[in-house]
Amino acid sequence: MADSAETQELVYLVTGGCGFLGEHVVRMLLQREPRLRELRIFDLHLGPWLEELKTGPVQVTAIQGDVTQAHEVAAAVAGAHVVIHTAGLVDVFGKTSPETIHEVNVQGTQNVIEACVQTGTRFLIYTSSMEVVGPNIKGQPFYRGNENTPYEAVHRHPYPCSKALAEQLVLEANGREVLGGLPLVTCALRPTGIYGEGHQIMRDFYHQGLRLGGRLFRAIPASVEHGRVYVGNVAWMHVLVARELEHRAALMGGQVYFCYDNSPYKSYEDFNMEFLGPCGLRLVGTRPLMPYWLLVLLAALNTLLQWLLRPLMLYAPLLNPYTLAVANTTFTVSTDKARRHFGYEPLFSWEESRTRTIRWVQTVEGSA
Ligand SMILES: NC(=O)C1=CN([C@@H]2O[C@H](COP(=O)(O)OP(=O)(O)OC[C@H]3O[C@@H](n4cnc5c(N)ncnc54)[C@H](O)[C@@H]3O)[C@@H](O)[C@H]2O)C=CC1
Ligand SMILES: CC(C)[C@@H](O)CC[C@@H](C)[C@H]1CC[C@H]2[C@@H]3[C@H](O)CC4=CC(=O)CC[C@]4(C)[C@H]3CC[C@]12C
Repeated sequence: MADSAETQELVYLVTGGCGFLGEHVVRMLLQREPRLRELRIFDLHLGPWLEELKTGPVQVTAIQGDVTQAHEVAAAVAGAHVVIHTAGLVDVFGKTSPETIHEVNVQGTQNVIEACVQTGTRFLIYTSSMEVVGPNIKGQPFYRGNENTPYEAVHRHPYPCSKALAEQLVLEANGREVLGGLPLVTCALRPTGIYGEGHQIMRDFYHQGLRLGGRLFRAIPASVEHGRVYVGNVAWMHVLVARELEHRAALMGGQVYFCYDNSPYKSYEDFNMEFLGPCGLRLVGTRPLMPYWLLVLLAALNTLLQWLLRPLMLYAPLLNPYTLAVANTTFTVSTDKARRHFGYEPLFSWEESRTRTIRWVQTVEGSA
């Protein structure tokens, strides 16, 4: 919990505070933001774990709400000094409609911006995504690029389109006058593939491996690099930006920052095996066991099955045309913009990040 030595005067709001990243942001704020007086957690689905947070010196206010409802957002934002907006539909598996993804990720973000303007909140940090940049629809690699690397960020899938639109809204809102006459200061953080305690997709891979007798079968060449970043370091970057945004508004306002740490550059599957291997799984094959055209066919078949089964059930496997394309396209970042602009250094080393994630996988139901 925060050290009470400093004046506890600030009110923070975290939207999506019960999600995978959001929970880590909430816990990081309570541990490392000594100026917190109140921490508001706004989410469609509140977690039971919130109760344990209400025993500390910081007032923790759980707010069940929907970012698509402007009045609910405005009520939650009113009086907050800082808003960290992580809420969103992270759906690349066809679980929800494109319209719903847009409504939550774009309109929801617009509602957060307008709430800041109308109620006088001056600092807004938006959790964007690497997907705002790529991989693009042409499957062009982005090899250890940075925030200034030229790249044709063209998308067709609803999720990256929604993240790109929302990020643009946030950056364009920088400098708008809020209630009280002062300017709104915004910035956007772009995590690459986040991993760590609570990562649902890692859990899905683990269960898939258990169902296949402790084996996973390589589908992606080991040479395809996919950027990954530990959730604790992403949370730390959010806390640091929220702390520095006021004093460095001229430098940081309207800026985007990739979230990065010292996690190694590997393929998505090989990276996952850093955690699943020590938990008893084995990745079969030094090369993809199927030709790419067969994977494309199977991914298309999954899309057809999803459509046929929709009246009966939700069929949303990991393999679909979009996930295959993303996994099969190199996208890694190499940047120090966050360090240069607000002194970011990863809080957790690769070794610590790996150990924490392995320990978490070992607690996942069904683990040996
Ligand atoms: N997981 C990843 O690898 C990456 C995630 N991101 C971004 O990070 C943010 C958080 O992602 P995750 O924690 O992975 O997802 P998550 O699905 O675990 O968390 C999202 C949270 O938002 C809440 N939410 C969804 N719709 C809502 C609504 N209408 N109103 C209020 N709350 C709502 C959900 O209940 C959930 O608690 C998202 O904006 C996502 O785009 C960015 C890059 C990578
Ligand atoms: C079935 C195999 C082809 C398997 O390798 C598929 C893996 C696939 C589920 C993941 C590969 C890349 C992931 C995405 C990437 O890390 C970027 C993301 C950023 C976000 O903002 C949200 C999550 C995601 C889209 C992430 C989702 C899972 C993958 C597609």
